[in-house]
Amino acid sequence: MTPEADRPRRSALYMPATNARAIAKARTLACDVVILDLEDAVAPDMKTAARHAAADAVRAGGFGSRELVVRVNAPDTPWGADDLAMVADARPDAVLLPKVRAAAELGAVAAPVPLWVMVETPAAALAIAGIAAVPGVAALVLGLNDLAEATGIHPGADRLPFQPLMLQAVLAARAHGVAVLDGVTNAIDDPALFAAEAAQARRFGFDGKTLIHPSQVAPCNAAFSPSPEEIARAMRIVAAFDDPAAADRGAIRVGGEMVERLHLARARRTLAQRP
Ligand SMILES: CC(C)(COP(=O)(O)OP(=O)(O)OC[C@H]1O[C@@H](n2cnc3c(N)ncnc32)[C@H](O)[C@@H]1OP(=O)(O)O)[C@@H](O)C(=O)NCCC(=O)NCCSC(=O)C[C@H](O)C(=O)O
Ligand SMILES: [Mg+2]
Repeated sequence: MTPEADRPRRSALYMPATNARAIAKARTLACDVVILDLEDAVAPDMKTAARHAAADAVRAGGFGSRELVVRVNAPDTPWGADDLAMVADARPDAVLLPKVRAAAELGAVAAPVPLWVMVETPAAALAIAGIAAVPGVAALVLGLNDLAEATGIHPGADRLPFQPLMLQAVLAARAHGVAVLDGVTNAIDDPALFAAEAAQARRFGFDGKTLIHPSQVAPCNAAFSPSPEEIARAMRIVAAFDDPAAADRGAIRVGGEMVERLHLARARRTLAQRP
């Protein structure tokens, strides 16, 4: 069985828990993670219905190997406590907490499932390493819509103003052994922008990206899977170190580049991630 930390999390698709058709469709989509949203995708009048629908969906199952996550409302909202009680009862694979501001808030969240944390407030962005270090935290998820709103940032196509945070998020996640997912691309009908953002996130080292529409799943999985060239290079590295002549060598030449045993470990991971 794949260890928890090594689960593929290339594509994490949000949907409002009130949208039964979307939940039914999610059971057939190739996304690695399904996120049932009780928070910003659900209108205040629908919060209770959404909570019941999410509980029913978790209990009904049928999501196969997809990881099932519920995004609750923040604990300081009128719905947060009931949402967390539902999670404690229904037991999705993880709970995603929005609007977190500090690591200290997480200690008060008594969730019997792994905690995923939205990084979407300026305070959380500044406290990201401490948040990643909290026991029970299993993933960081960027919420760049909220962060843009809270800061006045205009991200632009290259997301330049967010790039320092993207790096900090990956460093914090790697330092503490948690997963890290990029934010969403709102422009559903702009596949070129989506591809550019997904490629950028992979280049920064993210495990995957959060999504809002089924049309984003396939390009996202492709962006976060090793390319044919990466697979071919990884095979060359593994073959070179398998050669008995390399048995007592730490560094060798492969295809015109210096390769060390640390590259061998990465090559093996690349081959393990082959689609
Ligand atoms: C964005 C949408 C409102 C667009 O809806 P619509 O135009 O109705 O979609 P389509 O007609 O293209 O849908 C075609 C079929 O696909 C299904 N569908 C649509 N979206 C999803 C989905 N997210 N998951 C699963 N299935 C989906 C439709 O049901 C149609 O199916 P069928 O009828 O059987 O053919 C809509 O896509 C949507 O609601 N998206 C998710 C919105 C959401 O969850 N937002 C919250 C998370 S984003 C966020 O908050 C980020 C963060 O916090 C931050 O701060 O940045
Ligand atoms: Mg948000």
